[in-house]
This record gives sequence, structure tokens and C-alpha cells, in this order.
Amino acid sequence: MSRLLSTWRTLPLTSRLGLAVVVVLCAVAILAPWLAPYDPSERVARPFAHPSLDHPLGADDAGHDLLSVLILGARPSLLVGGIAAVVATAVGSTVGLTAGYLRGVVDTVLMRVVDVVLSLPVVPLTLVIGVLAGPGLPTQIVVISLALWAPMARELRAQVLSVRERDHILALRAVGARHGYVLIRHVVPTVAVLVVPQLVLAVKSAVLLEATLAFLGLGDVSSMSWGMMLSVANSRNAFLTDAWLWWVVPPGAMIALTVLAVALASGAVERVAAGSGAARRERRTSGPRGRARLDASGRAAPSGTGEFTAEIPPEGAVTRSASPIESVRSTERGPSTELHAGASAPALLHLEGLTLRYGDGDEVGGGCREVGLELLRGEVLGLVGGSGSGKSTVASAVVGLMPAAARLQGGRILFDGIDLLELGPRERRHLLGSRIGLVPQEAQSALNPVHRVGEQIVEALLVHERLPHESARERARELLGLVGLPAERFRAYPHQLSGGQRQRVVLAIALACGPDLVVADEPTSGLDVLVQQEILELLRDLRDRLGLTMLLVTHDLPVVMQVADRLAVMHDGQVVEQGATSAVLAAPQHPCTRRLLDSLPELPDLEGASR
Ligand SMILES: Nc1ncnc2c1ncn2[C@@H]1O[C@H](COP(=O)(O)OP(=O)(O)OP(=O)(O)O)[C@@H](O)[C@H]1O
Repeated sequence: MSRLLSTWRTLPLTSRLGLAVVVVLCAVAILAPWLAPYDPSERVARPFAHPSLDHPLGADDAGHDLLSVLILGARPSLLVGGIAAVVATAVGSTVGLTAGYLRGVVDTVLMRVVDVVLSLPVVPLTLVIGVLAGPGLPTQIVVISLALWAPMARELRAQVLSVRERDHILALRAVGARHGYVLIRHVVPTVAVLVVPQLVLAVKSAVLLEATLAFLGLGDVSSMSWGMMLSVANSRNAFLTDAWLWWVVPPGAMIALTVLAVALASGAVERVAAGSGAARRERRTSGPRGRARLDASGRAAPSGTGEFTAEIPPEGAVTRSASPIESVRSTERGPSTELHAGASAPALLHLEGLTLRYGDGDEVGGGCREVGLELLRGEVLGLVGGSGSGKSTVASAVVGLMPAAARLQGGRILFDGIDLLELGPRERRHLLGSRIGLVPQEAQSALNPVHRVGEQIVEALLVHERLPHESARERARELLGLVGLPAERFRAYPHQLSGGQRQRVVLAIALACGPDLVVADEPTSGLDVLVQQEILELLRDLRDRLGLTMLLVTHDLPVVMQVADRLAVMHDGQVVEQGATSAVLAAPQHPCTRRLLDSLPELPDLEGASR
């Protein structure tokens, strides 16, 4: 209540005024039968009676009290407007969400339907539908909803297109989460803030359209809305006498007042919706009072100090069923370290002539050409090259998250003998996260900022494994331990972690279901040198302990030199050189490899300098 009051105080005067008028109008509509001084269907005055104390708005041609008709008219006007707006918003939002999220054929078909609806002239269309369906409130609701849903669908689709490309949504799709799950749990909450003000604006348009339809004779004569009052006044020659002053002006003024008030109130609703989203985030990020605070290393710090806050689970709350490594190993599927870099070992990942370009027609370009790579089980392959050489294109093709503009022109990606490019979306989703894990670039944006990091690991686990929630949480804590984070970090939000800690969480998500292959796209970018070193040590450690098979994409040669068994160098979309790391570094064959090596900084001879 106090939050509502404080929000009310922050609203501009016009918004407050609009909200107040909307509330009064709704109250009048609800209480109309008790507020109206007379029964509007009874003849209580002489026809065309002028306004008087008994009848402040006079009477119509049949002697009905016009004030009572006006008060009762609020009901159908607001009811039709409200219901039609809700229906239009529901249809428009569903279409916009589906088209924007699924893209492809679904998007094309739905947007062409939207284009057709938008190109139809509203008034003649409504007349045709009205004549076919017959006048009445249901017809009005259908016609108004039909006229309003299409612009909403278009607007929402644009928002969803941008939200679906956010890194944390891509990261979730990379662990194989179902479309419905990603939509409902991550996309809908983000765009809901936009839907609420749209709904309010739709009410405004719907009230106006209801009046238009009623005036055109598509209203329900048995329930006299304000639009219907105008229609009846017109047909009963109110304009030929001075009766229009009290028969036409008041309902016209009420329609104008409603539209204006709703328009003013929409600003307030937008603010409140955005505010409540922010407050929810704030509540989530600050957590309940009285929680212990942790310092950067995860130890308890005196409350009221320190940047990091996280709840410490009660002592003994976690009963460890297996060591973190055992947890991950228990889901391992193939041989690992024994076959490490063995020349005769079967390739886990095999790319043949992969050609992927961006754009269509004359605009086609970029991407990668005729890429051939082989990654053995237990091996770390470093994919290096300058900016724009095509590394990310190859990585995105392996995990199946190519940008919309990407066009596959040929080649195969064999993963454990399965051609990934031949798989349907559902089969591919089953592999992602469970057998192929992705460590995306930019851990900060790959994590959902309003969900606890532990829950994000749990989410990745539950996408593929049927586990009781508590067991999943326990596994998530073990995975945190595996990547070198204290289990207490489970309850932290991404912003409460350092860059290196976030990167570890992203790694834990990638490892959650014990994948056979991990694709790490620039896993150390944006981190300072010391943290980079820590992450590299962690990768090395995981490789040795778990026999991880990893495709490590980076432009940073020193990074791969420390972890990769073999290197593949890309330039201009092609692999120009590949071989054992030591061999490539010792005797680079291609000028690009030599340039990459030459670009490595050399430390000055400090000893010499100090002499
Ligand atoms: N969505 C896209 N639309 C059009 N062209 C693209 C798109 N993404 C990449 N490209 C082009 O494809 C080529 C390869 O890009 P890619 O991102 O794979 O390179 P990269 O080696 O990963 O570079 P960086 O290290 O800078 O990310 C570049 O020429 C780039 O301009």
C-alpha cells in the first residue's frame, strides 16, 4: 500500500488526473443502477423536455430521463471497450510472441496475415462483418478485436526479435531448453512491461471504435451505450431541435473524456509496470533482510559492508551424495583421457567442407568456406584467427545457433557419427546441453540478471534430466565446487559476482549434464590478465581431470597455447593451417599464422634494463 502511495506521488499531475477519472468512470459503470435517478426504460417526462432540476439533462423524444440513460450507458461502452481490448491484446501478443520467437516460415506467414489485416479499411470491413454477423455486443467485440490486434502483434514481434537474441536467451537455447519454456520463463516476463501499456491504449481505441460502430447501427439497441445514444439521437431528429444540446453533447463529451483519461492514465500504467519490474529485480537482487553477507572470496563479512551479498545455506543443508567430479563423470559417455590425442582415436567432431555465408543475392558474403576440422575425444582444439576470420561462424554452426542471416551452402558436421546439419530442431535440441555444451562469449550477458546463478545451473540440468528439484540444487552446488566456486554462491545474482566468477558459472552451466563436447567461444575475453590465467588453469584442470573434449575459439594466441593440444588457424573464412600446437608454433607454415605469432607482445629484458 505504501509503495502504491509513493508511486502515486511520483506520477505527473496529468497521469494522476487520468487515473482518477478512469477510476470514477469505472465506479459509475459498476454502480450505475443505483446512481441513475430513474429507470431509463420508463417514460418519466414529456418528450424533448428541457433540462430541469428533476431531469438535469432533459428527456428524449419518448420522455426517457437522459441523465439515467447516460449513467447506464457507461456500462456497455466500457464493457465492450475493455473486453475487446483484452481480446485484441491477447491475440496480438500471442501472434507477436510466436512470430518473433520462432521466426522462419511461421514468422513470414503470420506477418503476411498482419499485413493483410493492416491494409484492410477498418470502417467498411466492420460494416460488412456487422451486416453478416448481425448487430449486437458480441459483434462489436469481434470487430473491434479484429481491428486492433494486428498493430500490437507487429510491435511486440519487433521487441521479441531483439529479446530472443540476448545472450542469456541464446545461452539457454544452447543448453537445449524447449521453446515454450524459454518463451514463458524468460521472454514473456521481459516483454510483459510493454504489453500492459498497450492494453491500456487498446481500451482507448476500443471505446472510440465502439462508439463509431454503435453510431453506424452495429450496436445493441437493448443496451444503450454512449455511441448508441448518439445513433438514436441522430435517427430521431435531435439535430432538428435544440434537444441535441442535452441529447448529443453529453454522450459525446463522455466518450471524449474516457478516451482522454485512458490516454493520460496509460503513461502512469507504463511507469507502474516498469517500476514493479524494477522493484521485483531490486527485491531479488537485494534479497530479504538479515542475510549474511559474503566477501569476494565467499567468506562471511560483517553485515552492512562489502559489495557481495548472498544467503548462506544452513549448516549441513547440503548432503553431498557424490563428489562434483563423480557427478559429472557419472554422466560421461565416451572414453576420454586414454584416447587423448591418440592418432587412431575416432573423431568426436568432424567438419567437412563446411560453407556458410551471410545474406542473400548480391549481398552474400562473410562466414566460412570449405572448413574441414577434426576433433578427437579428450582433445582440446584451438580455433584461432584474426577478427572476422570466421571462427564464431564455425562455432555457431556446431552448436546450431547461427544468426538469422546465415545461409548454409554445403558441408557436414559429424558429431559422434551424427550429421548435425541433417537433424531436425527437436533432435538437435536434445543434443544441446546434454552432449554438446556451449560456453558463450560475455558471461555477464549470458546469465539472466534477475535469476540466481545456482537456479540457472539447475535450469540447465532440468532441461535434460528428470530430477527432484532438491537433487538438482545439490548437483548445482557440486558443479559450483567443480569450477572452483563455493557452494554458497548458489544464491548469488550475476551482478554479485566478479567477471571471473561469472565465467566459472557459465562453465558450470555448460558442464551441467556432462557433455561430450564443450564449445568455448572466447572464454577469457573481457577478463583481466590474472583472471584470464585462473580461467585457463581451470580449463586445463577440467581437461585433465574430466578428459574434456573442447573446441576453444579465440583470437588470443597465448590463451590457446596454454590449453590446446592442436591448433587450427582461420583466415578469411578458411582454415589455412592446422596441426599439433607445438608444431604450429615452432614452424608456422602460413603467413597468417606467422603474423599472429609476430603480434605476440614480448616482455622487455628487465634484467638488462636494470643494469
Ligand atoms: N550476422 C552476420 N551478418 C552478416 N555477416 C556476418 C554476420 N556475422 C558475421 N558476419 C561476417 O562473417 C565473417 C566471419 O565473421 P565471424 O564473426 O565468424 O568472425 P570471427 O573470426 O568470429 O570474428 P571475431 O573474433 O571478431 O568475432 C565476417 O566477415 C563477418 O563480417
